[in-house]
Formats: sequence, C-alpha cells, structure tokens
Amino acid sequence: MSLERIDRQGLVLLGCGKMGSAMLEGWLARGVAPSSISVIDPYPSDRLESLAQQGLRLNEAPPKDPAICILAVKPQMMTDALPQISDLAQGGTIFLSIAAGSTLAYFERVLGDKAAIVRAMPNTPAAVGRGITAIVGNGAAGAEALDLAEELLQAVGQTVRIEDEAQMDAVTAVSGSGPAYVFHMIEAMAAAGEAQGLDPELAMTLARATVAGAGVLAEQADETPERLRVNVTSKGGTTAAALAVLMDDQTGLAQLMRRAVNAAADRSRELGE
Ligand SMILES: NC(=O)C1=CN([C@@H]2O[C@H](COP(=O)(O)OP(=O)(O)OC[C@H]3O[C@@H](n4cnc5c(N)ncnc54)[C@H](OP(=O)(O)O)[C@@H]3O)[C@@H](O)[C@H]2O)C=CC1
Ligand SMILES: O=C(O)[C@@H]1CCC=N1
Repeated sequence: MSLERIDRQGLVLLGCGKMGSAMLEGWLARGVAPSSISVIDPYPSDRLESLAQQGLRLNEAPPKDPAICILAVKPQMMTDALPQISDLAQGGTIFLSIAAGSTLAYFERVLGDKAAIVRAMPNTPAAVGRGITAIVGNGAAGAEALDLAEELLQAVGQTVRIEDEAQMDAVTAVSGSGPAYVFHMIEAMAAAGEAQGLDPELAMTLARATVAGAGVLAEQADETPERLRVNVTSKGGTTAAALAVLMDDQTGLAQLMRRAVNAAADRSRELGE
C-alpha cells in the first residue's frame, strides 16, 4: 500500500487553508500519523498548533526525501511559495498541485521536467470524505506517482483520471467550484421561501435538507437525475409550475449554469496564463 510510503518518508503540505485542511483531516482519519506530516503555512490554525503537539511538523524544514509534497496555496501565491520546497525536486518526491489554473508546464518550469508532477482538482466536500478529484500527471509522473496521488485523494472521496490536461479548466468549473453553486441554491431556495412568508430559520432548514436529501437520492438511486425529476413532477401540479420557469429555453437554469460554468472555466484559463 503506497500510504505506507507516506508513513516511511513523510508528506509535506504547502498551504493549509480551506482545501488543504479539508484534505489533512481526511488523511488523519485514514490513519496517516501526524508525525508523518509536515505543514508549511505562515499563519497556522489552532487545529494545526494542536496537531503539532501530537507530532505534526509545523513550519519546520521539510524532511529530506518526502514521498509527496502537496501544493495547496492560491495560484496567485504559488510563485512566492514554491522556493520553500523546490529543493525537494532534486530527490524522488512527487508533487501534487491542487491549484486552479496552474499548469503542469508552469510547475515543470520551476521544478524541472524530471520531477513527477500531478495536477489535481478536488472540492470542499472532501472535508466530509465526499469530495471528487480529477487528476492528470506530467510526463515524469509514472504509474507509481499517479497511484500514490490517487490513493491520498481517495482518502477524502472519489477520484477520476483525465488524459487531457486542457479539460482541467472545465473540471474546475463543474466540480471544483460546483459546491458553491449548490450552496448558493440553498441560499436562494431559503430566500424564496422567506419571500413566501416562511420564518427564515424554517426556510433554511427546509432548503438545506431538501438539497442534501436530493443529493443523496441522486447518488444512490438507480434512476437518472432526469427520471428522479420526473418522479417529483405531477401532471398539472406545483413542480410543473416551477419547472416551467426553471426550464425556460431563454432564461432557465440550464442557460444560467452554462454561463456560470463558462465564466469559471475562462477564469481558470486566465489563472494559468
Ligand atoms: N477552496 C476550494 O474549494 C478549492 C480550492 N482549490 C485550490 O486550493 C488552493 C488553496 O485554496 P484555499 O484552500 O481555498 O485557499 P486558502 O487561502 O484557504 O488556503 C491557502 C493557504 O496557503 C497559505 N499561504 C499563503 N502563502 C503561503 C506561503 N508562501 N507558503 C505557505 N502557505 C502559504 C495561506 O495562508 P494565509 O491565509 O495566511 O495567506 C492559506 O492558509 C488554491 O490553489 C485553490 O485554487 C482547489 C479546489 C477547491
Ligand atoms: O475559486 C477558486 O478559484 C477555487 C478553485 C475551485 C474552487 N475554489
């Protein structure tokens, strides 16, 4: 099992904000020992300070030849942050970037094209073990590098491999940013319920449970989302009235979502320039 390689050689996490800490919790829950983990982050959280008491190395020099180094700072901070770990490229360390937009070619320019580099796009449901991450490797990332990256990411949810790095911008726009669209839908449903006279707390309870329940049903049911939608929609009933608005050819959700995903993918491409 390659996670044993992490126990032996260690893991370095550069940047431990929202996404880095979500993954860190998954690895700890999967049994990676705090003493195998080195975190570099200028303003560590209380949780990191407490993990440091349990052996996690916090803002210390990284171990000599860690199995993997996860790059989890914002793309705009990457160039400033990389010098802290770039020496690791002299050894066999695998680099795993989760930064939106930052390309494999960019990392090769900084770390060299002999370094095994994996580009990944996770999402925040990783915090509850329900993320999905797409990965793609550079030419130097062989099966062992991809397997180790995948195993680490599977500790916090599902993984998919993609062949064409150019698809990463679309992946980012759908699943990387996607949780925010769903959270916004909860907010919008709750606000609409309030506008109908519901108490704000009740409206939020109804909206949150409905989206969560529908998500689980969409995942677990044998039927397609389309069939599940039809199952809710009684002929001449309330859902049909709502869907006539949401599925309008010109102003419906599909058109809006296409524009939103397009904007996110464009921004991902810009971040990579
Ligand atoms: N949030 C998300 O849903 C997702 C994010 N990503 C990607 O993950 C990466 C991190 O995003 P996110 O966690 O949201 O961002 P955060 O800002 O929450 O996390 C980045 C962390 O890096 C720290 N940091 C800043 N500069 C340095 C440095 N020089 N060395 C070490 N650490 C540094 C920041 O510290 P400080 O706050 O003090 O500046 C912060 O703790 C981004 O590249 C993003 O594209 C990918 C998928 C989903
Ligand atoms: O908003 C962002 O840029 C990051 C990448 C995907 C989710 N959050």
